[in-house]
Amino acid sequence: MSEDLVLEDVAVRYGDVVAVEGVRAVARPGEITAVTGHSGAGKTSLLWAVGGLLESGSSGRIRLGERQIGDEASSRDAGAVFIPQGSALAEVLTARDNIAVPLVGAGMSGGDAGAAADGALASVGLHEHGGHLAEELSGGQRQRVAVARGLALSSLRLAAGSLVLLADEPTSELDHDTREQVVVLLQDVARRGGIVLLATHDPEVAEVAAARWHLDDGHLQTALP
Ligand SMILES: Nc1ncnc2c1ncn2[C@@H]1O[C@H](COP(=O)(O)OP(=O)(O)OP(=O)(O)O)[C@@H](O)[C@H]1O
Repeated sequence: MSEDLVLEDVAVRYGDVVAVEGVRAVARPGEITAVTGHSGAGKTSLLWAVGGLLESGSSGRIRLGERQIGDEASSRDAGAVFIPQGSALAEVLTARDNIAVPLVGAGMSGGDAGAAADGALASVGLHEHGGHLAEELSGGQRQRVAVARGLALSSLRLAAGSLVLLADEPTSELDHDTREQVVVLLQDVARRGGIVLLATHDPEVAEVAAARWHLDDGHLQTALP
């Protein structure tokens, strides 16, 4: 697991709107790369481009080592995992099932998925909330479930040999202590060999990253401290 994620002249357009343009950048396994910039700068669009989830697609080249990625199948096969902005939980499933169901979809047995879901919930301090429906949780608790889901899927992808974790504002609704806890968990994912792209508005969170991609109106500004 030592391949770099390389972006070459990546652009994202929504009709006439140019969200991202001319991005050339490298993210390394073992490191968190913070993706920063003002609201609307293109952070989510860039993460979605790497994950291959844009309906409109992206242009340019995105590769993991020599492997071209950037459409849904190739990015998934390369180990792309999302922690989406806004959590994106299934409201009528329990917290545990919001994690276990995608794990089963990724090939785990039901029993293993349930155990992994419980472990992931415990890691974000929600061990007592596994049986709660998503709709019964607070905003911060929902965000922690989404983080736990991303962490559980990340472990699966790391075991399979390749992970690109795309974490979009995963701490925006958390208090200081919980935010630190989540940052430590993301650092652990990186330490285990994953590539972690972490979009954030929070300077303290960005501070922990080994590298920074700072976007200004869709353009990458380099050489930020
Ligand atoms: N589906 C869409 N259709 C049209 N324009 C879009 C769409 N999604 C995003 N945009 C535009 O693309 C630009 C970049 O948006 P994006 O969500 O990537 O920014 P961001 O940096 O993640 O913002 P935020 O920090 O507010 O989440 C913005 O001008 C936005 O209005």
